[in-house]
Amino acid sequence: MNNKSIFIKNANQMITLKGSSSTPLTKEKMSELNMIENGAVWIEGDRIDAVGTTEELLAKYKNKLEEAEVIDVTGKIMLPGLVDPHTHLVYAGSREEEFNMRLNGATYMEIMNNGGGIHATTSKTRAASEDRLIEESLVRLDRFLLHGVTTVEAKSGYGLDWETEYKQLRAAKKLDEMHSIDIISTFMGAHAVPADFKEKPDAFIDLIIEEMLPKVAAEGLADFNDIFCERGVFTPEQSRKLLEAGKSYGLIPKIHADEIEPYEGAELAAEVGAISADHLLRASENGIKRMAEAGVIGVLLPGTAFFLMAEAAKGRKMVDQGVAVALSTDCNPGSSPTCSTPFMMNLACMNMGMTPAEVITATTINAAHAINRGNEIGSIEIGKKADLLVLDVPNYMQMQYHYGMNHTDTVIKAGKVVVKGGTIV
Ligand SMILES: N=CN[C@@H](CCC(=O)O)C(=O)O
Ligand SMILES: [Zn+2]
Repeated sequence: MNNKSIFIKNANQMITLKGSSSTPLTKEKMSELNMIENGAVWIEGDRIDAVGTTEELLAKYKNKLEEAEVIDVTGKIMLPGLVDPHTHLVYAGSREEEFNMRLNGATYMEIMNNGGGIHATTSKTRAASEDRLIEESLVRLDRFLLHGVTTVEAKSGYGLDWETEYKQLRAAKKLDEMHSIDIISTFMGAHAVPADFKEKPDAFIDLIIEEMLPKVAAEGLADFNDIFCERGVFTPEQSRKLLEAGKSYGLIPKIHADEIEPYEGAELAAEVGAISADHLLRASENGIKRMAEAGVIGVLLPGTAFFLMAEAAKGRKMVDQGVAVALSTDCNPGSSPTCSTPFMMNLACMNMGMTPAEVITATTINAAHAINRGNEIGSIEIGKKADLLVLDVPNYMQMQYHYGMNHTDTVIKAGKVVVKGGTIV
């Protein structure tokens, strides 16, 4: 806990996203940033104590100013710390040779079906010690932090056996304690069919349901239960069975849906009441409609489409049809080896037709809702966790206009300055 109060003043634009804590933003509401010019925030401990113009807060706290740490952000903008709601943070090794193979014409699924892809990272993750996994993941967490990210979701799924899934989930818990970024865990035992179950994927689903889910729930290792629902991986029937079983253990469904082919993943997400359906590059019209009706958040991963050289998800259409859209890196060693959430915002503008205002909503409050944390983070409001990002641009549109650059100046995490002048302190 920080003893000294923090006063951040003179933000050219302070994007608060006020009033969005209870439900994610949809349609034109995704553009309502609730911005304050010459904005200021007062922080006590790990919480936001007051939000307003610099003049208002100077008047309110005039008797406390002398003891406070004052941060002047003149010429810069301030927004909530970014939230990344879909990552495969904890893994070992890298797969640059597969990138080279894809550049030479191989497809992502061909590589996976020949024992590479997720299987290659599974072998490396099984062989790595827990300490090694933590060491490699800490590097990625630092990179996220330097890009202004203050919360990440992290999936297991490179074990495909209990021993390794457990190792990944334990590592995620330790990383949450060791690093300033908050980590929210998802169990993804059904990320691929392991080699020894190739001929009997149903038996693998049963193994997860009977032996893994009870342990995940008993130890409180994850909030969410995810599956890769894709032709050649798990079917919609298998996905339904697993996600329904997870619900009986209190695990909220998430789903990797319609990434490579249309496979009714978006429809299934609506049916099982998933908090989010992710990827959605090939989601059907009906699937998008059903998601909007059921309030399933669409977590779009424009970096994955970019890196797989595939057509991006229809972000513009989803927003217009009432899906609450969030954005994420998908940080993983195969289809999206990046920790730059801001670059995802650039890509969403350029390849999905989303606007600079919408992509801010999609990486703050809607991303927070996609991990069930809308009441705690994702907007600058009194009582919320003091997770704040200061960017060295004079207005929020320049964040997208000067694309592919890291504009992070200062990051405050839970009331502590953790990045200053673009460097971790
Ligand atoms: N598509 C499935 N899973 C990951 C990729 C994992 C990997 O290739 O290692 C994704 O979300 O893109
Ligand atoms: Zn993923």
